[in-house]
Amino acid sequence: MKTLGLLVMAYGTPYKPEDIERYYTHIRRGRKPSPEALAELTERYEAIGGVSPLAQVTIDQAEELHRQLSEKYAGEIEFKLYLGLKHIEPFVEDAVEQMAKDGITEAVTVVLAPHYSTFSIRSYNGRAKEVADQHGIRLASVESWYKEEAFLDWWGKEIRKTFDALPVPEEKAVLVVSAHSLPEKIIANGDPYPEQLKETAELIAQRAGVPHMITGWQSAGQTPEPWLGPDVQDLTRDVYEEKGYEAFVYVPVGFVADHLEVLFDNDYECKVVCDELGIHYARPVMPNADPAFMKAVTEAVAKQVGSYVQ
Ligand SMILES: CC1=C(CCC(=O)O)c2cc3nc(cc4[nH]c(cc5[nH]c(cc1n2)c(C)c5CCC(=O)O)c(CCC(=O)O)c4C)C(CCC(=O)O)=C3C
Ligand SMILES: [Fe+2]
Repeated sequence: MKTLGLLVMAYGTPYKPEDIERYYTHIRRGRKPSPEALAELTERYEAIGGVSPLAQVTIDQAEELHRQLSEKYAGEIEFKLYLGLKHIEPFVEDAVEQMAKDGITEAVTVVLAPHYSTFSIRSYNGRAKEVADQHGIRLASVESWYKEEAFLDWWGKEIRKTFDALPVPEEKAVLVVSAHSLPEKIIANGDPYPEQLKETAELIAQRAGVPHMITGWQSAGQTPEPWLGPDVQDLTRDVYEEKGYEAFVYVPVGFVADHLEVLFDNDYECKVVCDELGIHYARPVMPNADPAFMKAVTEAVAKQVGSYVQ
């Protein structure tokens, strides 16, 4: 039986409040945050319960993916699972080093984020490849998986459920599809990220059969350079003023788990705006390790497995 490494990469989150400073320093490429910035981030984690559920969700997702792949290739391929995180241990590099120690020579890799950007997927894949090259490990990497049937189906169904439960007729509601903002300069470099968000939004709105849909960006960093906009909070005010929708349904489709950006930036910050405007806030559940959602990742990885078995 063939053995393949399965490298699952994700953002990572502080495991306990004391980890926040070194985690934030890593995100800032080694520059310590100011005491004010650290306090502000700590407060946001406190508002969602002290730490994020993301650490456990990431493990659950990786294990579910491993289970599905093992089942799909039973008797043919043995997958060895490695978890590599972007901003906290086990780092991406640690995971690839471990593969080398374990004698892995071929692996498939995937990032638990559906859209491709030079800032996100390329940076994960680049870090993995650098270490893999040093050890002569061959990697076959998924670059995006937002077009997988299971991904579109999962969101289509959850959005439909949310619309069916609204307290207002759906003609008076709008779907707000968003992803993490990135510095605007990515556009000049031809990054496909904004186009992929738009495409995702159109496909899932169509599957859910909702009458009104808009796209926006969320969770932009606090740096002087311009970030992709409009921000979902400003967008909510502007669209409410213009169209008078009575319910806003937020779908942070660039994320896959319950974590800070969703539990705080959507469930708190966007809700504050909705409350102020006297309109209804709603959000479908996040996928986390739901097998029906993880099937999308399995199918995307299977295409890379194909490059080894044919
Ligand atoms: C594209 C993208 C994704 C999605 C793709 C992917 O998943 O890779 C993502 C996900 C996440 N981002 C996360 C957390 C944070 N990201 C930050 C800051 C930043 N993110 C950026 C980009 C992204 N981030 C960027 C360009 C910055 C500015 C850096 C700088 O300063 O140059 C900061 C610093 C403070 C702040 O800006 O809020 C934090 C705390 C968490 C974990 C949440 C939890 O712990 O529950 C998750 C899943
Ligand atoms: Fe981030």
